[in-house]
Amino acid sequence: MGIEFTKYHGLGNDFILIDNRTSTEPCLTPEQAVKWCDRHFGIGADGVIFALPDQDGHDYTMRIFNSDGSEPEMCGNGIRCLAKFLVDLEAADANVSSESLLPRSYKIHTLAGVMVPKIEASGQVTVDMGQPHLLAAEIPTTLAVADQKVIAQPLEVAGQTWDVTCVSMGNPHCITFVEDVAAIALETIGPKFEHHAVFPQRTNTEFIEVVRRDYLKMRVWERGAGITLACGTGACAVLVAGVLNDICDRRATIELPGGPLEIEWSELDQRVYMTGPAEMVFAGQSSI
Ligand SMILES: N[C@@H](CCC[C@H](N)C(=O)O)C(=O)O
Repeated sequence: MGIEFTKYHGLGNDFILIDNRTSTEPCLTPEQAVKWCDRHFGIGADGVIFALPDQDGHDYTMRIFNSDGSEPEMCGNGIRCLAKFLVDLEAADANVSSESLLPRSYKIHTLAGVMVPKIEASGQVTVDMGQPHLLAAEIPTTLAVADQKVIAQPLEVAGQTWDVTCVSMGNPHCITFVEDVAAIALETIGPKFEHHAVFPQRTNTEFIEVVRRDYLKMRVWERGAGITLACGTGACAVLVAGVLNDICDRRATIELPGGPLEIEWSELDQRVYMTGPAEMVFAGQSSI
């Protein structure tokens, strides 16, 4: 007998979900999470997500380990998967179908604050991702002085100068707009951004081609996970960066290798809203 898990994905950004509701500490160590995420010797995933009990009056707490064992503050695709996982767990507990509980929303405590995913009857999940953080100290980055924003700032990486905009959605993102996103050598350039000295907590990096003001193509190198098929916090950060650079609307489709996400940066409350799918793949037990 091992630990029970369920695998979900959001646009191919895949996670191992664990029902950790009876303990406030994750039941795996970061080292175990690395083994579980291994695509050859383990289950295979971009990260492991733990559904922990309520803290401070919210419904549940989310913790996540990246596939390298590091712990990010937030995960956009992951929180949509977690919402689906929670409704599936609650449906199983009540011996009813998950669909009968929809629409359902949760207040989830994360290391980046409280996030509110809502699963619609259609199965799509919209998440209130909160307000973006834009000051250099909040990213964090040393590319500007602490109380300044980093918008279209030149950065030398791999012998090239890139204009970068930095946005935190609770986790750090460095966004650069390019002519042709398919031409980017992500595998070699991505790690150089991630470990650049100007990002003391490393960074996620998004390469963006603006097709229209409401349609952007994105490829991502994730901190702690490398190339992934989608990144929810990344797509939110990209829309914010596009608005700050006046090259996209406040509502746009971000097309990722795994599919599209709809993102809106509301003028009313300055919060970012992300809508996309989350799918269950399989369940099992593991003792690795
Ligand atoms: N894939 C995620 C982001 C996961 C965390 C990221 N790798 C980090 O270290 O910040 C998403 O969908 O947001």
